[in-house]
Amino acid sequence: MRFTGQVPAHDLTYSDVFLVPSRSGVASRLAVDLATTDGTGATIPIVSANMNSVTGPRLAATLARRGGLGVLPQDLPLQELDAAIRRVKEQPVGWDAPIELSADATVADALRIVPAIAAGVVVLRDADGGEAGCVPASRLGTALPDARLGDLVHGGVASFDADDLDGPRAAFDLLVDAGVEVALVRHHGRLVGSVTRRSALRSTIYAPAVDADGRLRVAAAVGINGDVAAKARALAEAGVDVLVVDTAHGHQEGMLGALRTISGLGLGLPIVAGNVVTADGVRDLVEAGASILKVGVGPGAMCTTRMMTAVGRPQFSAVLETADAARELGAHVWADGGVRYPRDVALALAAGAASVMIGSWFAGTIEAPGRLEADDAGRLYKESWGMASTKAVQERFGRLDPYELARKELFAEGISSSKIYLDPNRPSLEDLLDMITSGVRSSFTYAGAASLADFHERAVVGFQSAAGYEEGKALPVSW
Ligand SMILES: NC(=O)C1=CN([C@@H]2O[C@H](COP(=O)(O)OP(=O)(O)OC[C@H]3O[C@@H](n4cnc5c(N)ncnc54)[C@H](OP(=O)(O)O)[C@@H]3O)[C@@H](O)[C@H]2O)C=CC1
Ligand SMILES: Nc1nc2c(ncn2[C@@H]2O[C@H](COP(=O)(O)O)[C@@H](O)[C@H]2O)c(=O)[nH]1
Ligand SMILES: [K+]
Repeated sequence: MRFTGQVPAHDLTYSDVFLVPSRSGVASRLAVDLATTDGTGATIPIVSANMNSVTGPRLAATLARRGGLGVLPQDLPLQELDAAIRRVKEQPVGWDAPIELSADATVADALRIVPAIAAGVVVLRDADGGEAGCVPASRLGTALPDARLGDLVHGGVASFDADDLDGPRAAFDLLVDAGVEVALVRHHGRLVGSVTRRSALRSTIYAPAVDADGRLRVAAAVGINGDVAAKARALAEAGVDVLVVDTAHGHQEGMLGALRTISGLGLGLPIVAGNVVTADGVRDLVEAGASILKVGVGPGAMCTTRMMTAVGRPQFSAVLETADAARELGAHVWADGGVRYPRDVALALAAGAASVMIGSWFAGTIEAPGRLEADDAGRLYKESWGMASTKAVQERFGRLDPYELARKELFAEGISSSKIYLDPNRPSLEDLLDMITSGVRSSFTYAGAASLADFHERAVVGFQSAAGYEEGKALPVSW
């Protein structure tokens, strides 16, 4: 990457900068390879944050199916983490995982999990776990809230045999020939997934992030306190693909000790550590065993650290400096926090990030762990909260005696409750991924880059005023 114009003396964030187009030989945006270079096996440079309101097994599996990596949060009890990792590993790779609910559940129950605007079907189960029919998600929008799902089953949903589907293009064509949007996929009669025209199309563009056994990849986080060796070993045994050692102030002795312990186990997994924002932090954490640094102090949407402590660093400069330092050591950087538009992802990558971590934006999706709520105007949202908020501290340390809990609560540095609205046009994680990756593919071609390594090399970055940033926004109504 190179700057154009006079480099300001102060640090910069994403809104302060823009990408300058340059001569390109990349003929198509679909010719761009978005695979990350960080050794995690992800085929798009997108990671979901280890936040309880963001990454659970459903979101992690959906993200990995499209090539990204979900990081399960360290706050889950070890047993739940183990189950979540195994759950991701069991998910279909080539097909969608349909929502499964009891036939006795009501429409209102279903609408807390899947909105009527979603594509796809809800598969119903009887009391013995047998299939009891299907209900298209769209049907939920026209039924009474207390209607029993089992009473909404009319006719069948199309069903294909996996052996007859010669790849996603063939699945797309079969759906068109059958005149349907969605079908179940069976193998030897057993339900193995579902497919929509949209998901078949996506499968022709994205490549899943899979492990050596062809199962979806997943990462999990550990903190720096407690028996980190036992926890890291347990996660590795459950099949985790990447370990993330995470604490607010990553450049501290406690982190270095935890990293030495974990890297000394020789688990053979990439180790991510953070958060840091300086070259010195990078060097110390790499020396202690990290191969990827998680970068960002204070940019997160749920984060109050900058206002509480004045500590942090504008994120574009933090990524730029740490990525340069990491490159010299053969390490990599994940840009963590503050991403609100596809442009922010492109700029983080231009600054040298190998991947970009997204939290709150993904909390407002169908696949995020929370239940769907509707506000007074009927707009759908999910609740989100910071991992250093009073709410998160109470959940994490609730088992401590009241005195210890009260001591921990003194140091809240996050928002305890916020509403993240679902975008009615992009309610699912995959819709957001389409938006982000299409924006970033286009950024690459404007820079004449066909791969992430090319983009790191070729990106040209300029500086803009607040008026320059404002000019770039679309205008939904006339002025
Ligand atoms: N990226 C960011 O800007 C931030 C992210 N977070 C996220 O919140 C979650 C909770 O992290 P965390 O608060 O570190 O909790 P952890 O449970 O990971 O504990 C952090 C440990 O570090 C000690 N510590 C020393 N100095 C600090 C400091 N300035 N801030 C925090 N801990 C410190 C704490 O001791 P003691 O409690 O006695 O001080 C404690 O032992 C993580 O997921 C983290 O990534 C939190 C804040 C900022
Ligand atoms: N200072 C705090 N930072 C937090 C908290 N919870 C999460 N985070 C950080 O934010 C990113 C995600 O950023 P987003 O803008 O995409 O939401 C996450 O990975 C953490 O590093 C918090 O309570 N306080
Ligand atoms: K913030």
